[in-house]
Amino acid sequence: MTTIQVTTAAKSYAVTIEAGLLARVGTALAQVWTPCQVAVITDTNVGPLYAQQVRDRLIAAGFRVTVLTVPAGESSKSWPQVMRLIDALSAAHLTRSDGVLALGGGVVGDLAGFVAAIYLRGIAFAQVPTSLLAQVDSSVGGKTAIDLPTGKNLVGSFYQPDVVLIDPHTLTTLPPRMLVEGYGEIVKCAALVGGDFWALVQQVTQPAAILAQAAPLIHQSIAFKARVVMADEKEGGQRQLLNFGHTLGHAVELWGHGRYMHGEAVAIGLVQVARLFAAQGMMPAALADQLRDRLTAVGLPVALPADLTVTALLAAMQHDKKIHGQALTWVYLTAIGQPAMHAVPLTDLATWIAPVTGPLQP
Ligand SMILES: NC(=O)c1ccc[n+]([C@@H]2O[C@H](COP(=O)([O-])OP(=O)(O)OC[C@H]3O[C@@H](n4cnc5c(N)ncnc54)[C@H](O)[C@@H]3O)[C@@H](O)[C@H]2O)c1
Ligand SMILES: O=C(O)C(=O)C[C@@H](O)[C@H](O)[C@H](O)COP(=O)(O)O
Ligand SMILES: [Zn+2]
Repeated sequence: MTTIQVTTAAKSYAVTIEAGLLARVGTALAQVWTPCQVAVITDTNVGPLYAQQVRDRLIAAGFRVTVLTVPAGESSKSWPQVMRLIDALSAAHLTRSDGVLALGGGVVGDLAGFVAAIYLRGIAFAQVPTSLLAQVDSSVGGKTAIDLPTGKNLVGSFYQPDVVLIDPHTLTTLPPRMLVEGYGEIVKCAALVGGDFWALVQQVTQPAAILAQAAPLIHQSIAFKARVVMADEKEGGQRQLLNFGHTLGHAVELWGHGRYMHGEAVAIGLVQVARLFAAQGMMPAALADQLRDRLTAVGLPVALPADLTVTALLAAMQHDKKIHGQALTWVYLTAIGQPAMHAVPLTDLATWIAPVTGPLQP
Protein backbone atom coordinates (compact mmCIF):
# COMPACT_ATOMS: atom_id res chain seq x y z
CA MET A 1 0.00 0.00 0.00
CA THR A 2 1.29 3.48 -0.85
CA THR A 3 -0.25 6.87 -0.19
CA ILE A 4 0.50 10.14 -1.94
CA GLN A 5 -0.80 13.33 -0.35
CA VAL A 6 -2.06 16.08 -2.66
CA THR A 7 -2.29 19.52 -1.06
CA THR A 8 -3.78 22.46 -2.93
CA ALA A 9 -5.27 25.76 -1.80
CA ALA A 10 -8.70 24.12 -2.05
CA LYS A 11 -8.03 20.84 -0.26
CA SER A 12 -5.53 18.27 1.03
CA TYR A 13 -6.35 14.65 0.20
CA ALA A 14 -4.77 11.21 0.08
CA VAL A 15 -4.37 9.04 -3.00
CA THR A 16 -4.11 5.45 -1.79
CA ILE A 17 -2.84 2.72 -4.12
CA GLU A 18 -3.47 -0.78 -2.76
CA ALA A 19 -4.21 -4.10 -4.45
CA GLY A 20 -7.55 -5.32 -3.10
CA LEU A 21 -8.55 -1.90 -1.74
CA LEU A 22 -12.09 -2.27 -3.12
CA ALA A 23 -12.76 -4.92 -0.46
CA ARG A 24 -12.38 -2.24 2.24
CA VAL A 25 -13.76 0.74 0.32
CA GLY A 26 -16.37 1.35 3.05
CA THR A 27 -13.94 1.64 5.94
CA ALA A 28 -11.51 3.64 3.76
CA LEU A 29 -14.24 6.15 2.90
CA ALA A 30 -15.39 6.28 6.52
CA GLN A 31 -11.96 7.67 7.40
CA VAL A 32 -12.74 10.85 5.43
CA TRP A 33 -16.56 11.06 5.41
CA THR A 34 -18.96 10.68 8.34
CA PRO A 35 -21.86 8.31 7.54
CA CYS A 36 -24.08 9.95 4.93
CA GLN A 37 -25.89 9.20 1.70
CA VAL A 38 -23.52 8.34 -1.16
CA ALA A 39 -24.46 8.48 -4.83
CA VAL A 40 -22.21 5.97 -6.59
CA ILE A 41 -21.94 7.06 -10.24
CA THR A 42 -20.74 4.33 -12.56
CA ASP A 43 -21.16 3.16 -16.16
CA THR A 44 -22.77 0.22 -17.93
CA ASN A 45 -19.51 -1.75 -18.08
CA VAL A 46 -18.10 -1.10 -14.62
CA GLY A 47 -21.40 -1.17 -12.73
CA PRO A 48 -22.14 -4.87 -13.33
CA LEU A 49 -18.59 -5.77 -12.28
CA TYR A 50 -18.08 -3.69 -9.15
CA ALA A 51 -21.13 -1.63 -8.06
CA GLN A 52 -22.68 -4.37 -5.90
CA GLN A 53 -19.43 -4.97 -4.01
CA VAL A 54 -18.88 -1.25 -3.46
CA ARG A 55 -22.52 -0.74 -2.40
CA ASP A 56 -22.35 -3.61 0.12
CA ARG A 57 -19.06 -2.38 1.61
CA LEU A 58 -20.38 1.17 1.95
CA ILE A 59 -23.58 0.01 3.62
CA ALA A 60 -21.55 -2.17 6.01
CA ALA A 61 -19.58 0.95 6.96
CA GLY A 62 -22.77 2.88 7.75
CA PHE A 63 -23.43 4.75 4.49
CA ARG A 64 -26.75 4.89 2.63
CA VAL A 65 -26.21 4.22 -1.08
CA THR A 66 -27.85 5.09 -4.39
CA VAL A 67 -26.22 3.68 -7.54
CA LEU A 68 -26.59 5.74 -10.74
CA THR A 69 -25.43 4.31 -14.07
CA VAL A 70 -24.55 6.15 -17.30
CA PRO A 71 -23.86 4.59 -20.71
CA ALA A 72 -20.17 3.65 -21.07
CA GLY A 73 -18.18 5.89 -23.40
CA GLU A 74 -17.08 9.46 -24.07
CA SER A 75 -20.54 10.53 -25.25
CA SER A 76 -21.70 10.45 -21.62
CA LYS A 77 -19.58 13.55 -20.89
CA SER A 78 -22.61 15.58 -22.00
CA TRP A 79 -25.30 17.99 -20.79
CA PRO A 80 -28.08 15.36 -21.01
CA GLN A 81 -26.19 13.04 -18.63
CA VAL A 82 -25.40 15.95 -16.27
CA MET A 83 -29.08 16.88 -16.14
CA ARG A 84 -30.16 13.27 -15.63
CA LEU A 85 -27.70 12.78 -12.77
CA ILE A 86 -28.55 16.10 -11.09
CA ASP A 87 -32.25 15.23 -11.23
CA ALA A 88 -31.47 11.82 -9.71
CA LEU A 89 -29.44 13.37 -6.85
CA SER A 90 -32.31 15.72 -6.11
CA ALA A 91 -34.89 12.92 -6.30
CA ALA A 92 -32.80 10.93 -3.81
CA HIS A 93 -32.68 14.01 -1.53
CA LEU A 94 -28.92 14.28 -1.35
CA THR A 95 -27.98 17.22 0.89
CA ARG A 96 -24.79 19.19 1.47
CA SER A 97 -23.82 16.56 4.05
CA ASP A 98 -23.86 13.82 1.39
CA GLY A 99 -21.42 12.83 -1.36
CA VAL A 100 -20.79 11.55 -4.88
CA LEU A 101 -18.43 8.62 -5.49
CA ALA A 102 -17.12 8.06 -9.03
CA LEU A 103 -16.66 4.36 -9.77
CA GLY A 104 -15.22 3.91 -13.26
CA GLY A 105 -12.82 5.27 -15.83
CA GLY A 106 -11.97 8.83 -16.77
CA VAL A 107 -15.38 9.44 -18.34
CA VAL A 108 -17.23 8.61 -15.12
CA GLY A 109 -14.68 10.55 -13.03
CA ASP A 110 -14.87 13.72 -15.15
CA LEU A 111 -18.67 13.60 -15.34
CA ALA A 112 -19.35 12.68 -11.70
CA GLY A 113 -16.83 15.28 -10.51
CA PHE A 114 -18.58 17.98 -12.51
CA VAL A 115 -21.97 16.93 -11.14
CA ALA A 116 -20.59 16.96 -7.57
CA ALA A 117 -19.11 20.42 -8.20
CA ILE A 118 -22.37 22.04 -9.30
CA TYR A 119 -25.11 20.17 -7.36
CA LEU A 120 -26.13 22.42 -4.41
CA ARG A 121 -23.06 24.51 -5.45
CA GLY A 122 -20.78 21.63 -4.53
CA ILE A 123 -21.01 18.47 -2.41
CA ALA A 124 -18.35 16.00 -1.27
CA PHE A 125 -16.63 13.96 -3.99
CA ALA A 126 -14.56 10.75 -3.94
CA GLN A 127 -12.79 8.94 -6.77
CA VAL A 128 -12.55 5.16 -7.14
CA PRO A 129 -10.89 4.88 -10.58
CA THR A 130 -11.07 1.52 -12.34
CA SER A 131 -9.34 2.08 -15.72
CA LEU A 132 -5.57 2.42 -16.07
CA LEU A 133 -5.96 5.90 -17.51
CA ALA A 134 -8.05 7.00 -14.53
CA GLN A 135 -5.63 5.39 -12.06
CA VAL A 136 -2.56 7.11 -13.54
CA ASP A 137 -4.07 10.47 -14.45
CA SER A 138 -7.70 11.57 -14.44
CA SER A 139 -8.68 10.71 -10.85
CA VAL A 140 -6.09 13.11 -9.42
CA GLY A 141 -5.82 16.86 -9.84
CA GLY A 142 -9.42 18.01 -9.81
CA LYS A 143 -10.11 18.62 -13.51
CA THR A 144 -13.79 17.76 -14.06
CA ALA A 145 -15.53 18.30 -17.38
CA ILE A 146 -18.00 17.48 -20.09
CA ASP A 147 -17.46 17.98 -23.83
CA LEU A 148 -19.10 20.31 -26.32
CA PRO A 149 -19.43 19.56 -30.06
CA THR A 150 -16.69 22.17 -30.58
CA GLY A 151 -14.16 20.65 -28.22
CA LYS A 152 -13.12 18.32 -25.42
CA ASN A 153 -13.66 19.31 -21.78
CA LEU A 154 -14.95 22.78 -22.62
CA VAL A 155 -17.35 22.96 -19.64
CA GLY A 156 -16.12 22.02 -16.19
CA SER A 157 -14.43 23.10 -13.01
CA PHE A 158 -11.37 22.54 -10.89
CA TYR A 159 -12.92 20.48 -8.09
CA GLN A 160 -10.59 18.34 -6.02
CA PRO A 161 -11.84 15.03 -4.56
CA ASP A 162 -11.73 14.32 -0.82
CA VAL A 163 -9.98 11.02 -1.41
CA VAL A 164 -8.77 8.81 -4.29
CA LEU A 165 -8.89 5.04 -3.72
CA ILE A 166 -6.97 3.07 -6.36
CA ASP A 167 -7.24 -0.71 -6.53
CA PRO A 168 -4.95 -2.02 -9.32
CA HIS A 169 -6.80 -5.38 -9.13
CA THR A 170 -9.66 -3.79 -11.08
CA LEU A 171 -7.32 -3.64 -14.09
CA THR A 172 -7.64 -7.42 -14.47
CA THR A 173 -11.14 -6.96 -15.95
CA LEU A 174 -10.15 -4.06 -18.21
CA PRO A 175 -10.28 -5.03 -21.91
CA PRO A 176 -6.78 -5.06 -23.51
CA ARG A 177 -7.46 -2.00 -25.69
CA MET A 178 -8.37 0.08 -22.61
CA LEU A 179 -5.30 -1.07 -20.73
CA VAL A 180 -3.04 -0.07 -23.61
CA GLU A 181 -4.66 3.33 -24.15
CA GLY A 182 -4.04 4.26 -20.51
CA TYR A 183 -0.38 3.58 -21.12
CA GLY A 184 -0.33 6.53 -23.57
CA GLU A 185 -0.66 8.92 -20.62
CA ILE A 186 2.05 7.02 -18.72
CA VAL A 187 4.53 7.52 -21.59
CA LYS A 188 3.59 11.22 -21.60
CA CYS A 189 4.41 11.52 -17.87
CA ALA A 190 7.59 9.46 -18.12
CA ALA A 191 8.88 11.58 -21.02
CA LEU A 192 8.23 14.75 -19.01
CA VAL A 193 9.97 13.35 -15.92
CA GLY A 194 12.85 11.30 -17.37
CA GLY A 195 15.23 9.46 -15.00
CA ASP A 196 13.99 6.28 -13.30
CA PHE A 197 10.48 6.74 -14.65
CA TRP A 198 11.69 6.77 -18.26
CA ALA A 199 13.90 3.76 -17.48
CA LEU A 200 10.82 1.94 -16.16
CA VAL A 201 8.76 2.51 -19.34
CA GLN A 202 11.70 1.27 -21.41
CA GLN A 203 11.18 -2.09 -19.73
CA VAL A 204 7.62 -2.22 -21.10
CA THR A 205 8.24 -3.91 -24.42
CA GLN A 206 4.86 -5.65 -24.80
CA PRO A 207 1.27 -5.07 -23.59
CA ALA A 208 1.47 -7.79 -20.91
CA ALA A 209 4.20 -5.82 -19.15
CA ILE A 210 1.77 -2.95 -18.47
CA LEU A 211 -0.28 -5.09 -16.11
CA ALA A 212 2.82 -6.69 -14.61
CA GLN A 213 4.32 -3.24 -13.84
CA ALA A 214 1.01 -1.53 -13.03
CA ALA A 215 1.76 -0.65 -9.40
CA PRO A 216 5.05 1.20 -9.98
CA LEU A 217 3.71 2.82 -13.17
CA ILE A 218 0.66 4.14 -11.29
CA HIS A 219 2.80 5.32 -8.38
CA GLN A 220 5.32 7.18 -10.56
CA SER A 221 2.58 8.81 -12.67
CA ILE A 222 0.53 9.99 -9.70
CA ALA A 223 3.58 11.18 -7.75
CA PHE A 224 4.56 13.34 -10.74
CA LYS A 225 1.04 14.62 -11.37
CA ALA A 226 0.61 15.47 -7.69
CA ARG A 227 3.80 17.58 -7.74
CA VAL A 228 2.61 19.53 -10.77
CA VAL A 229 -0.93 20.05 -9.43
CA MET A 230 0.36 21.18 -6.04
CA ALA A 231 2.56 23.78 -7.74
CA ASP A 232 -0.09 25.04 -10.17
CA GLU A 233 -3.61 23.80 -9.40
CA LYS A 234 -5.48 26.09 -11.83
CA GLU A 235 -3.06 25.72 -14.77
CA GLY A 236 -1.64 29.22 -14.72
CA GLY A 237 1.72 27.90 -15.90
CA GLN A 238 3.51 24.58 -15.44
CA ARG A 239 0.33 22.44 -15.27
CA GLN A 240 0.10 23.03 -19.02
CA LEU A 241 2.98 20.53 -19.28
CA LEU A 242 0.44 17.76 -18.51
CA ASN A 243 -1.09 18.67 -21.87
CA PHE A 244 1.99 17.37 -23.73
CA GLY A 245 0.65 15.59 -26.83
CA HIS A 246 -2.89 16.88 -26.22
CA THR A 247 -3.06 19.76 -28.73
CA LEU A 248 -3.01 17.40 -31.68
CA GLY A 249 -4.34 14.51 -29.56
CA HIS A 250 -7.54 16.24 -28.44
CA ALA A 251 -8.10 17.45 -32.01
CA VAL A 252 -7.76 13.91 -33.41
CA GLU A 253 -9.99 12.50 -30.62
CA LEU A 254 -12.70 15.12 -31.25
CA TRP A 255 -12.53 14.68 -35.02
CA GLY A 256 -12.72 10.88 -34.70
CA HIS A 257 -16.05 10.87 -32.81
CA GLY A 258 -15.14 7.72 -30.87
CA ARG A 259 -12.71 6.20 -33.37
CA TYR A 260 -9.80 6.83 -30.98
CA MET A 261 -9.81 6.49 -27.21
CA HIS A 262 -8.25 9.39 -25.32
CA GLY A 263 -4.93 7.66 -24.64
CA GLU A 264 -4.67 6.52 -28.26
CA ALA A 265 -5.19 10.06 -29.53
CA VAL A 266 -2.61 11.31 -27.03
CA ALA A 267 -0.12 8.73 -28.36
CA ILE A 268 -0.60 10.12 -31.88
CA GLY A 269 -0.29 13.65 -30.50
CA LEU A 270 2.96 12.88 -28.65
CA VAL A 271 4.79 11.53 -31.68
CA GLN A 272 3.42 14.10 -34.10
CA VAL A 273 4.26 17.07 -31.88
CA ALA A 274 7.76 15.66 -31.48
CA ARG A 275 8.09 15.40 -35.27
CA LEU A 276 6.77 18.94 -35.59
CA PHE A 277 9.32 20.42 -33.21
CA ALA A 278 12.08 18.30 -34.72
CA ALA A 279 11.18 19.76 -38.13
CA GLN A 280 11.46 23.26 -36.62
CA GLY A 281 14.91 22.38 -35.29
CA MET A 282 13.74 22.77 -31.69
CA MET A 283 13.81 19.09 -30.65
CA PRO A 284 16.25 16.31 -31.58
CA ALA A 285 14.65 14.03 -34.21
CA ALA A 286 15.76 10.99 -32.18
CA LEU A 287 13.32 11.99 -29.43
CA ALA A 288 10.36 11.51 -31.75
CA ASP A 289 11.69 8.03 -32.54
CA GLN A 290 12.13 7.23 -28.84
CA LEU A 291 8.51 8.20 -28.13
CA ARG A 292 7.32 6.25 -31.17
CA ASP A 293 9.20 3.15 -30.04
CA ARG A 294 7.75 3.22 -26.52
CA LEU A 295 4.19 3.67 -27.81
CA THR A 296 4.27 1.23 -30.72
CA ALA A 297 5.84 -1.43 -28.46
CA VAL A 298 2.39 -1.89 -26.90
CA GLY A 299 0.47 -1.34 -30.14
CA LEU A 300 -0.58 2.29 -29.73
CA PRO A 301 -1.21 4.30 -32.93
CA VAL A 302 1.21 7.13 -33.70
CA ALA A 303 0.27 8.27 -37.23
CA LEU A 304 -2.26 10.94 -38.12
CA PRO A 305 -5.25 9.20 -39.77
CA ALA A 306 -5.00 9.35 -43.56
CA ASP A 307 -8.60 10.57 -43.94
CA LEU A 308 -8.09 13.53 -41.59
CA THR A 309 -7.85 16.78 -43.55
CA VAL A 310 -5.73 19.79 -42.59
CA THR A 311 -8.88 21.93 -42.47
CA ALA A 312 -10.60 19.53 -40.06
CA LEU A 313 -7.52 19.30 -37.84
CA LEU A 314 -7.17 23.08 -37.62
CA ALA A 315 -10.89 23.44 -36.89
CA ALA A 316 -10.67 20.88 -34.08
CA MET A 317 -7.76 22.78 -32.50
CA GLN A 318 -9.56 26.13 -32.31
CA HIS A 319 -10.86 25.60 -28.75
CA ASP A 320 -7.66 24.33 -27.14
CA LYS A 321 -7.56 25.78 -23.62
CA LYS A 322 -3.89 26.69 -24.07
CA ILE A 323 -4.92 29.49 -26.43
CA HIS A 324 -4.13 32.75 -24.64
CA GLY A 325 -4.91 35.91 -26.57
CA GLN A 326 -4.07 35.16 -30.18
CA ALA A 327 -1.48 32.42 -29.62
CA LEU A 328 -1.54 28.70 -28.85
CA THR A 329 1.02 27.33 -26.38
CA TRP A 330 2.57 23.99 -27.38
CA VAL A 331 4.39 21.65 -25.02
CA TYR A 332 7.53 19.96 -26.33
CA LEU A 333 10.79 18.44 -25.03
CA THR A 334 14.38 19.51 -25.52
CA ALA A 335 15.43 16.13 -24.08
CA ILE A 336 13.70 13.32 -22.17
CA GLY A 337 12.84 14.89 -18.80
CA GLN A 338 13.31 18.44 -20.14
CA PRO A 339 9.91 19.89 -21.14
CA ALA A 340 9.43 23.34 -22.61
CA MET A 341 6.62 25.48 -23.99
CA HIS A 342 6.37 27.57 -27.13
CA ALA A 343 3.58 29.97 -28.17
CA VAL A 344 2.58 30.06 -31.85
CA PRO A 345 0.35 32.87 -33.20
CA LEU A 346 -2.97 31.48 -34.40
CA THR A 347 -2.43 33.14 -37.76
CA ASP A 348 0.74 31.01 -38.21
CA LEU A 349 -0.84 27.72 -37.14
CA ALA A 350 -1.50 26.23 -40.57
CA THR A 351 2.10 26.89 -41.65
CA TRP A 352 3.44 25.74 -38.28
CA ILE A 353 1.83 22.28 -38.47
CA ALA A 354 2.58 21.82 -42.19
CA PRO A 355 5.65 19.62 -41.53
CA VAL A 356 3.36 16.87 -40.16
CA THR A 357 0.16 17.60 -42.08
CA GLY A 358 1.91 17.75 -45.47
CA PRO A 359 0.76 14.29 -46.59
CA LEU A 360 -2.89 15.02 -45.63
CA GLN A 361 -5.55 16.44 -47.97
CA PRO A 362 -6.15 20.20 -47.54
N1 LIG B 1 -9.59 14.93 -15.49
C1 LIG B 1 -8.39 14.63 -15.97
O1 LIG B 1 -7.37 15.09 -15.46
C2 LIG B 1 -8.28 13.70 -17.15
C3 LIG B 1 -7.02 13.16 -17.47
C4 LIG B 1 -6.95 12.27 -18.55
C5 LIG B 1 -8.09 11.92 -19.24
N2 LIG B 1 -9.29 12.45 -18.88
C6 LIG B 1 -10.53 12.04 -19.56
O2 LIG B 1 -10.75 10.66 -19.25
C7 LIG B 1 -11.51 10.08 -20.29
C8 LIG B 1 -10.89 8.77 -20.72
O3 LIG B 1 -10.90 7.90 -19.62
P1 LIG B 1 -10.79 6.32 -19.85
O4 LIG B 1 -9.75 6.07 -20.84
O5 LIG B 1 -10.73 5.69 -18.52
O6 LIG B 1 -12.16 6.01 -20.60
P2 LIG B 1 -13.53 5.39 -20.05
O7 LIG B 1 -13.93 6.00 -18.79
O8 LIG B 1 -14.46 5.44 -21.21
O9 LIG B 1 -13.11 3.89 -19.75
C9 LIG B 1 -12.69 3.07 -20.82
C10 LIG B 1 -13.59 1.84 -20.95
O10 LIG B 1 -13.21 0.91 -19.96
C11 LIG B 1 -14.34 0.49 -19.22
N3 LIG B 1 -13.84 0.18 -17.89
C12 LIG B 1 -13.30 1.01 -16.99
N4 LIG B 1 -12.81 0.32 -15.96
C13 LIG B 1 -13.05 -0.98 -16.20
C14 LIG B 1 -12.73 -2.19 -15.52
N5 LIG B 1 -12.04 -2.19 -14.39
N6 LIG B 1 -13.13 -3.35 -16.07
C15 LIG B 1 -13.80 -3.38 -17.26
N7 LIG B 1 -14.09 -2.27 -17.96
C16 LIG B 1 -13.71 -1.09 -17.43
C17 LIG B 1 -15.31 1.64 -19.31
O11 LIG B 1 -16.63 1.23 -19.11
C18 LIG B 1 -15.07 2.09 -20.74
O12 LIG B 1 -15.79 1.29 -21.63
C19 LIG B 1 -11.56 11.09 -21.43
O13 LIG B 1 -12.82 11.72 -21.43
C20 LIG B 1 -10.48 12.08 -21.06
O14 LIG B 1 -10.73 13.36 -21.59
C21 LIG B 1 -9.40 13.32 -17.85
O1 LIG C 1 -4.58 17.19 -15.40
C1 LIG C 1 -4.21 17.91 -16.33
O2 LIG C 1 -3.93 19.10 -16.17
C2 LIG C 1 -4.09 17.36 -17.69
O3 LIG C 1 -3.94 18.11 -18.63
C3 LIG C 1 -4.18 15.87 -17.85
C4 LIG C 1 -4.62 15.44 -19.23
O4 LIG C 1 -4.08 14.14 -19.45
C5 LIG C 1 -6.13 15.31 -19.37
O5 LIG C 1 -6.45 14.77 -20.64
C6 LIG C 1 -6.93 16.57 -19.13
O6 LIG C 1 -8.31 16.25 -19.04
C7 LIG C 1 -6.81 17.59 -20.25
O7 LIG C 1 -7.42 18.74 -19.83
P1 LIG C 1 -7.76 19.94 -20.78
O8 LIG C 1 -7.74 21.10 -19.87
O9 LIG C 1 -6.73 20.01 -21.88
O10 LIG C 1 -9.11 19.66 -21.35
ZN1 LIG D 1 -5.05 13.28 -21.21
